[in-house]
Amino acid sequence: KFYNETVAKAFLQFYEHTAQIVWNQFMEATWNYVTNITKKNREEMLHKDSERSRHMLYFGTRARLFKTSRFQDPAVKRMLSKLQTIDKAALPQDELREYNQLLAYMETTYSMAQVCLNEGPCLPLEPDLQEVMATSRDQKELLWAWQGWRDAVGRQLRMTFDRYVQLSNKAAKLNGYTDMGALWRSKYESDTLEQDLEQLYEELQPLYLNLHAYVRRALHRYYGPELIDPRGPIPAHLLGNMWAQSWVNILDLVLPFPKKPPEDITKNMKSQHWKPSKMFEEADKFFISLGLLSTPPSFWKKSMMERPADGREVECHASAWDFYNGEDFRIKKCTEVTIEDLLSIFHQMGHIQYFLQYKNLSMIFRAGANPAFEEAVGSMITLSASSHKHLLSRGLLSHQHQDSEEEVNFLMGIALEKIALIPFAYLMDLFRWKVFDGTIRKDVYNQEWWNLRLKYQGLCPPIPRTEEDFDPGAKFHISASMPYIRYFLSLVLQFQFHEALCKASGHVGPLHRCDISNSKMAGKLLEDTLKLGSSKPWPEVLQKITGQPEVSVRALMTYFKPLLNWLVTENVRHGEILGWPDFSCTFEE
Ligand SMILES: C[C@H](NC(=O)O)C(=O)O
Ligand SMILES: [Zn+2]
Repeated sequence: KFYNETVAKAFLQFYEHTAQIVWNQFMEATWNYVTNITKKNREEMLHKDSERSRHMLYFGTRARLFKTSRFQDPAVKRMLSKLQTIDKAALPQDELREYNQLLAYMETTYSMAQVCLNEGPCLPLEPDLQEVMATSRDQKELLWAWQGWRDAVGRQLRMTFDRYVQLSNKAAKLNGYTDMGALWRSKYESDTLEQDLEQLYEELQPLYLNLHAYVRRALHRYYGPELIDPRGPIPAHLLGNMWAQSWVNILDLVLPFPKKPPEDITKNMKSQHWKPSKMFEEADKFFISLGLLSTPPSFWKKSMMERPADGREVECHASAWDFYNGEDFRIKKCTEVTIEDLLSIFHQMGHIQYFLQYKNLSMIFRAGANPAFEEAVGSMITLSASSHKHLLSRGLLSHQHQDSEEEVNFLMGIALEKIALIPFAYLMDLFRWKVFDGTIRKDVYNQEWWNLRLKYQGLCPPIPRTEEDFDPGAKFHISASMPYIRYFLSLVLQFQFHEALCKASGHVGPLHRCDISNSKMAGKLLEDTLKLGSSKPWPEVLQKITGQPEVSVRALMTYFKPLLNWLVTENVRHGEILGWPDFSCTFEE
């Protein structure tokens, strides 16, 4: 055992210099692959990944040799502790190679999948199948896309996924965890995480159940009783999204005050000839208006802002990239000119701002206070960017005033994005935690997935499912082995951040009318928070931005209060049943 803190600091310096090079090369190779999926690029990525893993193994095993109990510097202790969890790098060489190959297979299968029309073109997920799910009101067409995507992706991943679970758990055990779910949860540095999340879910239930009941009634009116049981679950293909995780695309079917439809912002963007680059500039300007950092020139040169026109195979799922050299940061997105994509770009630029703010920290601390913080920053900015006030100021809306009925319509639009996501974001890792800990066995993956989809989202598959299917695999994050509970926790945190920054900006009045843009005070508070990276336990960071260390749904409930009041009144008036007592899934004959 080493006892000497000075030796430890030298060790960490050595890590720092070597890690920058190894991680930069790994990011470059991975970027080259996902923006040009070829066998050669795949081999290069796998090679750089194994180099990175060797580096992690070298430093991870040696970090354990330090006896830090008598060390003075808490940062040194925290860095040595973080270095010790090395994830898949703990696997033996041959199993690591197998693991990396199946990870690449799953993610690539997802990214290259298409659904072919009987005669004629094959449609990729983005933008074509997403467009069908968003705009079609023909339930047969929706079913075609919904089933086709699951046949093309989910079914192909079923066998691989089981081997992925085995190797993931082996890696977790080699890191000292019972299973991979435990390793994933450890990122939140809390031994009451699961109970705390369950508590948050319970507190948000009334909001979701009222939205679900109201939307079900509207769909019952539109699609008729043969498709919709007003006391039962909703068929999963009718919600405007491939996974029914966001319901914004059926706002027109559920608008509380149909005589006051909101302006079509996408139409305004198109008539003003918006281009993807202008959408990125718009988000960059927002951060500059807060007095925060702007993206460096390399961002504009190296990002992939649209699906390439040269026929290259790419991974379209939007993501933000840190190349760990303090100057190269990029976004990869197959951007379409729509309001949904504009808000998604704000979300991704939130990740970039975090990278920029913590770029001078040690490599080990260049991450969010916890993964949910990383997701919450951009989503919080999006709350301001999607406010009536902001869209008006940016020329994306024309009529000034918004009366109380239009406000309810507006809040419904935000709720279809944020409230609909709550149960989906919660169950995604409930499912995987149970798979990793063995509660859900491989012969019942699909029925257990649908049990959770029924229990938490109140959804049914539109057609019978079997264990030939693997519907969870049809969601990007499962094919990409990316944890998801971060999005659930972010839903709560982003409103706490929004409330705190609105207060700092001097905003008075309803929270949903707040737009923090141009507020240097709000920007300063955010900057001081992001600069900390993962150098401090996240409750301390939460305390810094909101004044309290606890996660609380209060801000979210404040934001949606006018809508919940309206929903409860509306549901009581119609004698709606909250929940789905008719719990069995019936199928159209
Ligand atoms: C909510 C999550 N967002 C993201 O991956 O950027 C998703 O798309 O499923
Ligand atoms: Zn994100």
